[in-house]
Amino acid sequence: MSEDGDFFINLATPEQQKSSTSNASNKLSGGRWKDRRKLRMMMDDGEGKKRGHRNDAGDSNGAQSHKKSKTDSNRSFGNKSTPQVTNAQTKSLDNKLSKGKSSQSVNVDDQIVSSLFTSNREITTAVNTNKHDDNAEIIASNAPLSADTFEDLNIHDPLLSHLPNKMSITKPTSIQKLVIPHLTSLSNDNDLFIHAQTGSGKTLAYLLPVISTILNMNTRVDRKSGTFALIIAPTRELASQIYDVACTLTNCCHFLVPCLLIGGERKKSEKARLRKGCNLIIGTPGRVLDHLQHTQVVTEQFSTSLRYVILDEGDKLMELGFEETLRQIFEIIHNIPIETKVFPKLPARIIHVLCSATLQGNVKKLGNVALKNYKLISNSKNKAGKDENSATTAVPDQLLQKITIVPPKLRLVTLAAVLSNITVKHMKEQDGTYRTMVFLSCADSVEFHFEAFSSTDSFHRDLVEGAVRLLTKGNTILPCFKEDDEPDVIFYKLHGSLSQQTRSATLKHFATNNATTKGKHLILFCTDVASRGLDLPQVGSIIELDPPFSVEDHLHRIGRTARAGRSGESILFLMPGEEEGYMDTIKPYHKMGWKLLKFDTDILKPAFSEISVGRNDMKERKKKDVALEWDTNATTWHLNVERRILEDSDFKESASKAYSSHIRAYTTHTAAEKGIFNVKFIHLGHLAKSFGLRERPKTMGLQTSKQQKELGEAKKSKEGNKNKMWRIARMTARESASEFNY
Ligand SMILES: Nc1ncnc2c1ncn2[C@@H]1O[C@H](COP(=O)(O)OP(=O)(O)OP(=O)(O)O)[C@@H](O)[C@H]1O
Repeated sequence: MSEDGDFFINLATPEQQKSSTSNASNKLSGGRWKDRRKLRMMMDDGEGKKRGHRNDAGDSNGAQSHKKSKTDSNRSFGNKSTPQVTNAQTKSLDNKLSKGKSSQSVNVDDQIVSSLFTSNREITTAVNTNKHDDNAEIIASNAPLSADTFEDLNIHDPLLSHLPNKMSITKPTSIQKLVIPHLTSLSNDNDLFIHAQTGSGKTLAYLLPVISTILNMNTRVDRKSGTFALIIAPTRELASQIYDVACTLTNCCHFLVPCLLIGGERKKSEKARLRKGCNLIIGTPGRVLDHLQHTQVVTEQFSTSLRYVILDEGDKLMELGFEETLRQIFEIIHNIPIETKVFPKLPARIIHVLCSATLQGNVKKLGNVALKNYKLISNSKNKAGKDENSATTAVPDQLLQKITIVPPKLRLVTLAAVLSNITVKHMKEQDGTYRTMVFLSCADSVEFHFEAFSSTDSFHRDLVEGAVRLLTKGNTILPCFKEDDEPDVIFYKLHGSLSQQTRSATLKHFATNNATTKGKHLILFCTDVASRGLDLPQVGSIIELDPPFSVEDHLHRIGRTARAGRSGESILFLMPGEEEGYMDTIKPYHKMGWKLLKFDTDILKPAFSEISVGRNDMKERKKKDVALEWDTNATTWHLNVERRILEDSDFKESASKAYSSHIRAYTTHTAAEKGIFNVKFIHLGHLAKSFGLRERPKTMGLQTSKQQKELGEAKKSKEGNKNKMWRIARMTARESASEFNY
């Protein structure tokens, strides 16, 4: 039977069918001439209708769709009699799949479609060993301290009045209370290692005393007076954000001028700004070093005034391999003779400051490279009030952590359910804008998920160069959306392969409260490029769909919510089996425990109950009055994504690339975590399903000729397992380096 035209079903012999489906214009032979002529007319007629319908549907891949149609039995092409056959067929498929906790899989036109709810690996975690206590009294651990003031910390006007009036900041946080006196006092000439929880206000902890010390000199300064502080951050986004805070602070003292030096911007205009003079330079390591080596005016401006060198997000600087760049920067700076007589009220030497929310990894090594005779200032205290073991950086107490263990096949639909539940809960509760960040392992996966959730049915409007999409009436991709409702959701994507302009515009749109974003649920799909230091307002939920690559990444990702005393929640997806062991790894950091959610009853059921999810392959969706079982709805939802992938070759390519890249990224989990995150433990076919693919792509989609060459060489030399692992790790490291694109 061919689905391409039902007319064949009764008229053509098997041989004729074969030839007709492979090439409709083939010459027909055999049988009576009348039958042949009838068959020819039917074929012509059927082809015409198909073409017409595809054009109606706006399918630009007509030729390809025709080929693909042989494998996709679930589609209809608008032919009058076709829907009856295909509907019945897919209905039985849907029924088999959704009823089928008993059915393993179904075979339709030689294609195995595996059921979502069967053959999944058993979840072994039965008891939550780190339970969150709903009744415990929680005091926000990174909130401003109500009993303290900035006056007590030696901060003077005009900053003192500027903070509450223009920045709504009235009380210092605990890390600010500890750091500010140290940096404003000229008698303390130790370097500083600032270690504090995410969202505890580290940026102001160093910017406020630096600007305050310059103002306290009571000497006339302007942009020509020289550069007083150099601040280096690992990502362009973070550098831009620090620059914004510096600009806001210096609004009360316009004569002080901050300057931003980041890759991706025109070097010429940066040079021009440097020549005019800057009092605070904020930049990424590569670009700062570039200017130090090639823009002479920078070193000239440093000699009289430079007293503070600050490295923000020290662990990320090391992780991204900036150690050598930083060494070179320090070498140049330390070779500039400092002229102390011009500003005698500044410290007599350069004070180095290193900030980090985490102390793991080789951030301490950076401390030894960058700091001299340093003092560690940390606001991490245990319950007895003593400094904690330096290895533990607690999650903010008010952050509600949730964990769900989801079989690989069900990851996509469970993500849809989580997003839907958040949309329903928060959009009904409050008028304000609500923000959710979904962390994924790689740029391709971000592209796929953004496409899967934002462009269904074409009911969307692009707001920023295809990276920001406002969903419009008729979009039903999340279970909570009805065709007649305005979805009130905007989707965003952010990863290192986007141009700097798009990245900046996307983040700006996501962070801004205005008429377009007001009252909406803003959902950002992103890689770890957005995990460090970004301070985005009102991020209420973090979703870690893909596990973090280190504990530090986990802490930084979830640290985008629950900032400066505000509430927030986070949900981590793990897969059944070895991944469940990850809970032991992160347990020391989650002192307030977590909630363990059952993916089916706690997430899918509330999202998919009392509704009827329509199939996307009907010309006109039938509205069913009767609500269907939640698992039937979840299955139909997933089949809709699968059908879209079968019909849209671009989307299929995106899904295949995302799957391959995700596996490659997964192989780069550290050796220490190989017992938990090991690609050997994953059922790859099941994982492919979570990218809407009915089977795993045959090749792992090697992307560049360089990679292909590497593979060829590896094959020639009969590569062993260890070498293979290193090769994949090298490939991914290269990709991850370009991911950040410094
Ligand atoms: N004293 C304060 N009172 C109220 N809000 C504050 C105060 N200090 C800082 N904030 C706000 O807290 C938020 C987090 O600050 P910041 O980005 O400096 O945190 P951080 O410690 O650097 O976090 P991360 O480690 O994630 O980079 C910002 O929105 C900032 O405006």
